[in-house]
Amino acid sequence: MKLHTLLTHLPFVKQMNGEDNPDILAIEQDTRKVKEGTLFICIEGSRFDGHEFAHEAIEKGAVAILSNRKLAVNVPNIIVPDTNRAMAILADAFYQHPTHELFLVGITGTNGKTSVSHLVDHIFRAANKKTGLIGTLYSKFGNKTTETKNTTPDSLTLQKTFRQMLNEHVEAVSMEVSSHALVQGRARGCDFDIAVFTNLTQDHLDYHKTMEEYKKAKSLLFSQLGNTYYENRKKYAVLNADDSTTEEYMKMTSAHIITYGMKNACDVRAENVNFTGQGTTFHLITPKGNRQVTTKLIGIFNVYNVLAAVSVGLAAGINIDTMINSLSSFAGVPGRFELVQAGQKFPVIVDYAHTPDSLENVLKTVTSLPHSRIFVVVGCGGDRDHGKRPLMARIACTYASDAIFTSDNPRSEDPMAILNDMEKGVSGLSYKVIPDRKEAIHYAIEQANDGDVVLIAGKGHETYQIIGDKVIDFDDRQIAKKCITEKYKKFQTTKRNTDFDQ
Ligand SMILES: CC(=O)N[C@H]1[C@@H](OP(=O)(O)OP(=O)(O)OC[C@H]2O[C@@H](n3ccc(=O)[nH]c3=O)[C@H](O)[C@@H]2O)O[C@H](CO)[C@@H](O)[C@@H]1O[C@H](C)C(=O)N[C@@H](C)C(=O)N[C@H](CCC(=O)O)C(=O)O
Ligand SMILES: Nc1ncnc2c1ncn2[C@@H]1O[C@H](COP(=O)(O)OP(=O)(O)OP(=O)(O)O)[C@@H](O)[C@H]1O
Ligand SMILES: N[C@H](CCC[C@H](N)C(=O)O)C(=O)O
Ligand SMILES: [Mg+2]
Repeated sequence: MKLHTLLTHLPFVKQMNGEDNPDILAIEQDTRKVKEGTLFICIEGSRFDGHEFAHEAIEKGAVAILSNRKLAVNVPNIIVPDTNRAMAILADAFYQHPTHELFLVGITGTNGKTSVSHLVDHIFRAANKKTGLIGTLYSKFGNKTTETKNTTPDSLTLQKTFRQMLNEHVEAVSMEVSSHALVQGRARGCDFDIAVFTNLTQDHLDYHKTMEEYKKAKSLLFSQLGNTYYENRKKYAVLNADDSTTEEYMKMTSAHIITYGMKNACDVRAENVNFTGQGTTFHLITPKGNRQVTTKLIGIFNVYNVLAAVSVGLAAGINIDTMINSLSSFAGVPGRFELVQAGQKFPVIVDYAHTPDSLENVLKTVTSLPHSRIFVVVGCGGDRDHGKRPLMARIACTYASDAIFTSDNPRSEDPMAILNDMEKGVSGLSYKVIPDRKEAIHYAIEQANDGDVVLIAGKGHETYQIIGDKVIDFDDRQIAKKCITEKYKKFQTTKRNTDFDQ
């Protein structure tokens, strides 16, 4: 595409220096990806200012530079007030507006985005749709799974992925939209059909500073819904009626609203929730009729996730029986209440709870299982919201008989400083500090007896531990398996020795 043609999509070019009209073969914001024929976009980031990379980009083959100020360069220099915003618009145009052709569901909220996106995907597939998923775990379509660096990729990666999905005949995409992404405009240019809100509780205050700002960030998904320049499709906002933030988001959107919940008045609701040994059953009330739902998922929070997904299905016009039948075969999401089985007689659960609310929810669910002692191994991420540390520690001590505080991706921070922050929330309560996560898991599994429950929280599906700038292989599920196997081997050996003594 010619540069000048591409630029017609930008409503706000401040200045254009240079007459050339080169062919644009690629758009990049990262010099490490630049090749011949690239339009390079300068982004002011949290660590670097992309404007300082403009010359390096030209050396690597960039034929035009888009920036927020005039740069001394020998290729066309397009100046716009906000390069992030321009990048989203150009990405959408360069990849030929892929979301105009896709049915796109965006999911935001503090907890439950990955879970709901997978449930929506499952429901869409049950309705014979070709689907795509974008989120914390991966971007996935057809038989292609790509690891994602961010829950919501940058706008260039995002639009490119949508185009690749269309090339593989994908029809419907469910995607997580993080608050960081909304602030940074990564999802601008996405023509969402349905926007979903799960809940809002404390997280990411390192980035957003206040809950008010965090709430505002998430609200953008709803205020921008239906605001794209391609508007002949009916838009829906699917909102959690039991979260007080919903009232505010309702007022911000011009889309049709579907509410779901269990307590307040709403369109899609669950009644008579019943936890069985195998999962959960509940009675579903919807404007399209009422049904009995059976799912393998457990926990009240998962009933909310199912309600959100069913509401999406209803908005998308999917047959209610197709949805309900499919729910019973949904196997769950990796690292979310995932049971580790290595022949032991007590449940060992790995879960991605890394916020106060998710930890409380998951621990409440654990307390509803048959149990004697409850062991929880938990840490808090480095370079992330400090405020959640004492809260998570307190929740761990409140619900578990044995709380073990350990490390969870300390990143650039001193692991002991993070643990100190956690300890500020638990004075007078009993807990144990084992900074090495492997040792902490080993301790919990060694101590647990038949009838106890072990919850390993915070890292879920993650297969690494970030210490300083090193990324070390680390998988809670594998470590737990190894510890269980060792425990029983030791037990067998001790037993054999005792038999011999007699
Ligand atoms: C704080 C934050 O959100 N940072 C995101 C941001 O990076 P940044 O601001 O640090 O960028 P930077 O490294 O300073 O670089 C600035 C510019 O210079 C460019 N550059 C840089 C170096 C170089 O050699 N050449 C070059 O061109 C970069 O490509 C960039 O355009 O833009 C990057 C590209 O979009 C993101 O990958 C990065 O996410 C980092 C990895 C991150 O950890 N983000 C977290 C906090 C985050 O976004 N989390 C949410 C999920 C939260 C949740 O769901 O719980 C997410 O969506 O992942
Ligand atoms: N609806 C919910 N409400 C509260 N907690 C939840 C809910 N759904 C899941 N959880 C808890 O939160 C954890 C993370 O769930 P999930 O991965 O679905 O959320 P997420 O919003 O995608 O998180 P992230 O922002 O880190 O990607 C789960 O392991 C579970 O403990
Ligand atoms: N999306 C979240 C994931 C946190 C996972 C937890 N294991 C941690 O590292 O804090 C974040 O980047 O804040
Ligand atoms: Mg997620």
